[in-house]
Amino acid sequence: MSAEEQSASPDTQAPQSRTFEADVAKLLHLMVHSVYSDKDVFLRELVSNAADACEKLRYEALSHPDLLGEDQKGAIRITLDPDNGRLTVADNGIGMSAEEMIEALGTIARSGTRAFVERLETAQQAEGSQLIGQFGVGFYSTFMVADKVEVFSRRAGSQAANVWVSDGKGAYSVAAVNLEDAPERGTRVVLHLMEDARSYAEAHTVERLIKTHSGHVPVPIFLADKPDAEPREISDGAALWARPKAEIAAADYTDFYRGVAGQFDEPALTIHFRAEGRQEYTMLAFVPGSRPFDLFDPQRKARMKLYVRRVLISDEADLLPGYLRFMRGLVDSADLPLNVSREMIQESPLLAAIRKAVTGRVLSELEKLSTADAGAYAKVWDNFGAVLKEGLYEDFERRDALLGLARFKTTSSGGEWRSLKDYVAGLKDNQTAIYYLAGDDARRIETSPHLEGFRARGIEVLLLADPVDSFWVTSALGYEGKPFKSVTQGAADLALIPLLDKPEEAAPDVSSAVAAYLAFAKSTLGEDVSDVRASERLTSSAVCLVAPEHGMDKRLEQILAGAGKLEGALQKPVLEINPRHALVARLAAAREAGADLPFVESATRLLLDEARILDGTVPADPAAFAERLSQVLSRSLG
Ligand SMILES: Nc1ncnc2c1ncn2[C@@H]1O[C@H](COP(=O)(O)OP(=O)(O)OP(=O)(O)O)[C@@H](O)[C@H]1O
Repeated sequence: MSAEEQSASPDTQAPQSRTFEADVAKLLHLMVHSVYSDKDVFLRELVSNAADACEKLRYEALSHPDLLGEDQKGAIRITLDPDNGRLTVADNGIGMSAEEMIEALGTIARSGTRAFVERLETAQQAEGSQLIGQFGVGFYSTFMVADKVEVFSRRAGSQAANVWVSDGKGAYSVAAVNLEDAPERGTRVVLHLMEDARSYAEAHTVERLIKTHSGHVPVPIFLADKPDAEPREISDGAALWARPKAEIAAADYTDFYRGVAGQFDEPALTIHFRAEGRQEYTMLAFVPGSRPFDLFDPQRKARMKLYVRRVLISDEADLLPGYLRFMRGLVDSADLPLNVSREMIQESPLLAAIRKAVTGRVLSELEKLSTADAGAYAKVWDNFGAVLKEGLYEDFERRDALLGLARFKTTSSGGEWRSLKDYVAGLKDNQTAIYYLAGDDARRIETSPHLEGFRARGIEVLLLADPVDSFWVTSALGYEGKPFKSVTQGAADLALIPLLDKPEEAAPDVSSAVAAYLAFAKSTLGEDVSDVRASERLTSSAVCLVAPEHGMDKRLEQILAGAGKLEGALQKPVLEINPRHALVARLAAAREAGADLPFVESATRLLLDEARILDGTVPADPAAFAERLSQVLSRSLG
């Protein structure tokens, strides 16, 4: 589009053709040609947009009551024209100006669009239909059933109206229309249905869809079976959350959840309660049954709606902390003042009190689910555990509650989730800490040599593979009086816990030859290490690296260094050597004999590089490493 076209105002110009933003065009193509099998969703999306528009107007009318005029009550009117294959959804909501139509219906405003489109391209049918709505692609779904879509709109209070038209194939146009051709206020979306989608112009199909998918939107819906037929009310717009719980069936909650969350699955947990007393409000919120694809997008906002006495104040209200950003639903307050701005409501101490209470309630409902249905809770943790763990370092006040909710894979859990309560119940005699191993790859950390001595003693170790783990675990004080301790840091202190197969031998004996070799290794490796010592944690491997006792755990150091956030130089690691290992014994003997010290020195340097490789890093000097390796190999071949 040229700059000239961009700046022209459609309110005063002839129709202008514009091209969709590249991602929209790609998205439309994917949607129309392959991904979605469930075409019915378009109607839910149109109704939900119409209801949002009515609610936005109610909010604006708080400060500008004249916007409502004679037409006070929000309504959605669906008109069918079976003879011509048309379906029209009209609302008397806020409406859109020409610029707003270009912005809302020609681009995708949300972040992460490219990632989304890429996901769609590779998605299977079923997954594809789950993705819709999670990303605000709602309106574009009309092109699955229509080969032409017209949107007539007049913004509340405006003396101009416009029409947006597109066949969904790459371009759209926006033009001014006469006021008599547009709704008096709000938006009318006209779908020219494709030949194979003409059933959407039949009353029984549309009525069934509205009742099953949109029966709980808080705006009444009317249906006219033909253009000149009298409209009848098919949904009364009573807010589901305001009804007594006893009258609400599970299926009603599911429909509502699907509408509010844009998901297609069942909610994993439904939380519906009314608080009375100092604060009066209702919460209806859901833990989704699956993980939205943009959960870790830093720009992703919480999607909780805030109502005040049934007036929608904000659909991205700051009602729950970031670590509960997967929750979907709403809070409707009876006490917040309606006559102040959205921003001031967000700042209000009353809202802060609600925020605190609903956060506590969500955590306690999760706790209840974890005891009532461990299997269902495990799925919630699978989907959202990595996000909930952010709360362990962000929400000091609720850290204990969150530690109680946390689940971990461990060296003895066989791939299942374990709670800290279970962990502590299984502590070995003399075990004083909760041990963990942090890394970036679940499978690799499970095979880490650092775990050998713990496994040999039957000590359970938490396997922490999420990046967030390295942060909370170093700031958490512990659980039930037991501190968290990394198995890659400091001395292992395992001497007091016997080996399972050799109960009499806890700490390895270090012969004088090995002790002398350790001292030799330390002076050989010099500045590359902070110490060399006999390992209690190794039983079969020869060497490993650990972090010094009073520094940072190695995983945390790696993450910070990777993000350029490490202050100062990397810490020098401690090289731990397994005194029981045959190779170590032979090196110690060779050193004692004093026969070929340069060779023992090379082998010692190779051991350090081996430890680095086991740690997932590379030898400090790859060329020297290769040289030493070939030297040692050729010598071993004679
Ligand atoms: N009937 C309408 N009245 C006023 N504005 C509308 C209407 N329909 C769509 N819009 C505007 O178009 C935008 C895009 O709608 P679309 O359904 O694609 O996504 P969304 O509603 O923002 O997201 P989601 O589908 O996740 O709720 C809306 O945010 C709104 O600004």
